[in-house]
Amino acid sequence: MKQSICLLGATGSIGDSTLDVIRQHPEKYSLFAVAANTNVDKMVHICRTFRPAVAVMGSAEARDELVRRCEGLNIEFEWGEEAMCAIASAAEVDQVMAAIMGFAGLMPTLSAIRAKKRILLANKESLVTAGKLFMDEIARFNVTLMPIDSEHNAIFQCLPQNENGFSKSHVSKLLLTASGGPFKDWSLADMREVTPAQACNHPNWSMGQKISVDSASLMNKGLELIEACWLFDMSPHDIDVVVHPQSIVHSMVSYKDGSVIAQMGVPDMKVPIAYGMSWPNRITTGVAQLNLMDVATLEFSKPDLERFPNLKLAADAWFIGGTAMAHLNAANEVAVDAFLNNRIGFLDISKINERVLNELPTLAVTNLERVFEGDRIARNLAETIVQSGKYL
Ligand SMILES: NC(=O)C1=CN([C@@H]2O[C@H](COP(=O)(O)OP(=O)(O)OC[C@H]3O[C@@H](n4cnc5c(N)ncnc54)[C@H](OP(=O)(O)O)[C@@H]3O)[C@@H](O)[C@H]2O)C=CC1
Ligand SMILES: CC(=O)[C@@H](O)[C@H](O)COP(=O)(O)O
Ligand SMILES: [Mn+2]
Repeated sequence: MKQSICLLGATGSIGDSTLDVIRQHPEKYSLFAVAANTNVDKMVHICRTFRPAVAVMGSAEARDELVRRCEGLNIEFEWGEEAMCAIASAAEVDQVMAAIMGFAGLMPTLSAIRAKKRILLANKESLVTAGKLFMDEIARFNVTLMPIDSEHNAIFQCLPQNENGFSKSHVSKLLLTASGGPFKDWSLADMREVTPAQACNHPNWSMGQKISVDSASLMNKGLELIEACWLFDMSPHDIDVVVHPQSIVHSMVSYKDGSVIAQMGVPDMKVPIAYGMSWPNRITTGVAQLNLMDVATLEFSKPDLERFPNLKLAADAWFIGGTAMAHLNAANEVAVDAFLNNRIGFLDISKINERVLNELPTLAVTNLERVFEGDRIARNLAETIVQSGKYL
């Protein structure tokens, strides 16, 4: 039977790759619903090409423009978070691709979990901020959670699998690879002057702006460290971050008998997306086969926490626990946005993150309200710091 997909974040980079996989397998997948925030141009194109039953935009204005430009199409047009939660939990849907950028993705993803959909999780920020509650809901509703983030998808592929997902039998460590980003070998003095365009120029992956900046500051790896802890029930002590500039080894699992299993491939998100959609089977993606003779060299080294303090901040946030991870994520979302708008320098991002993490008291994540409150106060503090111009 065909699997029906709800695609949250349809106009983004993960959205593009997901639509490509669906397009390649019309006999296996259909697109029931799509959601995006402001990009009406791209949504018009998606609606005309894929004819989903429902399309949701972030605002009434964007929805109204979409309606005008899709005249004659038999599509229901909605707007707002409630409508995104509704499509993510709709009876017609089997799988939900959670690919909204940032904390905004949390509620629609939780809605999909509570409706027992297969979750294709790209939106790492929702798991980082609400980790315990998120994983408790996954267990409570007995939901299949497929990691889409390339490293976590790789780890999932390298773990022993069973009908429920994975086991950790005989696992010693997870080896989480990091490209090092565009400034891997840059001095702090040079990094001080970088532009948003330089920071978004990832050496190996074509991605949205926010995650590209995160990769450049190693905050992406920090978020991924926390993501791996929640997904695989590990601690940062059980996970080594390994800088691997070629992004060919997407991550590895080290076993107690001395074996290390790696998942490799050309860096293209269609691979983990297709794997998540088709698991426990595999489907074709059109991605080129890896030719190791062409790659020739695979390098591995330790991350430099002095030049890239965000990675350590993320581990700190994990050990502080509770709302600390929501605070760090919120500070980072504000700081990255300020950097992209030329309001602060690149190195100020980690300084703002550090201040917010250290200055806010944390609470245990006993309910969702605490996560939202932690997100709100951290955003306010980060914005105040940006406006003050005093980052440390
Ligand atoms: N790109 C990649 O290769 C990878 C991405 N990820 C994760 O996947 C997620 C998406 O990344 P990516 O596709 O690169 O990001 P993009 O910036 O390319 O796309 C973001 C998508 O989210 C939508 N969006 C943004 N804000 C809101 C909001 N408030 N409400 C509803 N929709 C919103 C955007 O809509 P609009 O265009 O209308 O603004 C767009 O569709 C992130 O969490 C990222 O960390 C993880 C691994 C790899
Ligand atoms: C494609 C993907 O999963 C990104 O999260 C990628 O990992 C970014 O690369 P680095 O953060 O390692 O630079
Ligand atoms: Mn990743």
